[in-house]
Amino acid sequence: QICFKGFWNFHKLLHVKKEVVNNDGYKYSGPLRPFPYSFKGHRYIPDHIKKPEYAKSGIPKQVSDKYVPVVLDEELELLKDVCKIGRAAQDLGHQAVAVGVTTEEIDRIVHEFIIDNDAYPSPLNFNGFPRSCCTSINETICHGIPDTRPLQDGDILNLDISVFKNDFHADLNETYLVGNFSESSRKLVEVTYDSLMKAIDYCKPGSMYRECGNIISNYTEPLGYSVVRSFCGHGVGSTLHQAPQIPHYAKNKAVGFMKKGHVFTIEPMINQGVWKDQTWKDGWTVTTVDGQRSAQFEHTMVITDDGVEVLTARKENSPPLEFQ
Ligand SMILES: COc1cccc(Cn2ccc3cc(C(=O)NO)cnc32)c1
Ligand SMILES: [Co+2]
Ligand SMILES: [Co+2]
Repeated sequence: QICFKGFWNFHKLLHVKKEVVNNDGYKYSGPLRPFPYSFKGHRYIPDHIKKPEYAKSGIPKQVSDKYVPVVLDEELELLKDVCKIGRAAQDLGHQAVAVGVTTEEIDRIVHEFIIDNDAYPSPLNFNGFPRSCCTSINETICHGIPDTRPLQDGDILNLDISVFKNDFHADLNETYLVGNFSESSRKLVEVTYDSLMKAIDYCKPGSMYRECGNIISNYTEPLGYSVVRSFCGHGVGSTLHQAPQIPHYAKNKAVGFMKKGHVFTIEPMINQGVWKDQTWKDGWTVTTVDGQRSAQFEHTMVITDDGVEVLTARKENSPPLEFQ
């Protein structure tokens, strides 16, 4: 999910300036702060559950960053099953969202549902990530760690869930509006959702991966928003991240064309303010640099004979999205 970092890192190096830091030695961009965890270590995974290669080591297997695997018809049924579990976990997590509920509680609910379905919560120990889902609040762009902070009136919360079963990963996320929320937050979430839908509408055999970024940017930027550049959509299969890389910004350098059997996510992160991001000292939590809010939606999808099938699509009984 991490995009090309080259030029911008170099650019940033040239403009290092003295930052005013807070008492923990970090310059938070907005009001959000880390909260404690109520337990050490990782949540329990029963022995019978088939784990991904990184479950113990934290190190994902290295796969080609160029070759895009093609899922076979018989594999597609297995992939659909794991995406169904992912969607159900997402909806269960959404039902738990309310003022006063902690993100750690949502992580527990999601974790237990996934293991009860004999699956593995992909984020757990993926590159060492400490929890079973990502909960990203307000100015957090992605990779927020569930903790003991109770959700507050007016928060926006992105819940990012990935599930591993039958040797396949599923990956999806949604942004929820908590309690009484502002029109500016509602509009951010709505525009982010619509940008993903417009990109998905473009997907079919022969479509160019690099066009997704133009579609997302050309829709969101005229509305006053910006597109995060450091994290991309990505291929999904026996690894959580594989080719192709799918940037969400315009004029990107993504290569390749969509073909039947390609499985990938598109997951635009859209900011109210500037596109740049910074990472907390926990090494995971990514926030906007100006403290303004960010929203995201993600689906896992497969290219079909003549279009695209959204494998993590919402169901009839999915809880309604608050912006609608
Ligand atoms: C190596 O560098 C990093 C940096 C941050 C995070 C992680 C590990 N990680 C944990 C959860 C997670 C989810 C996604 C994802 O695709 N969401 O849509 C990506 N990375 C994830 C690794
Ligand atoms: Co995800
Ligand atoms: Co993803």
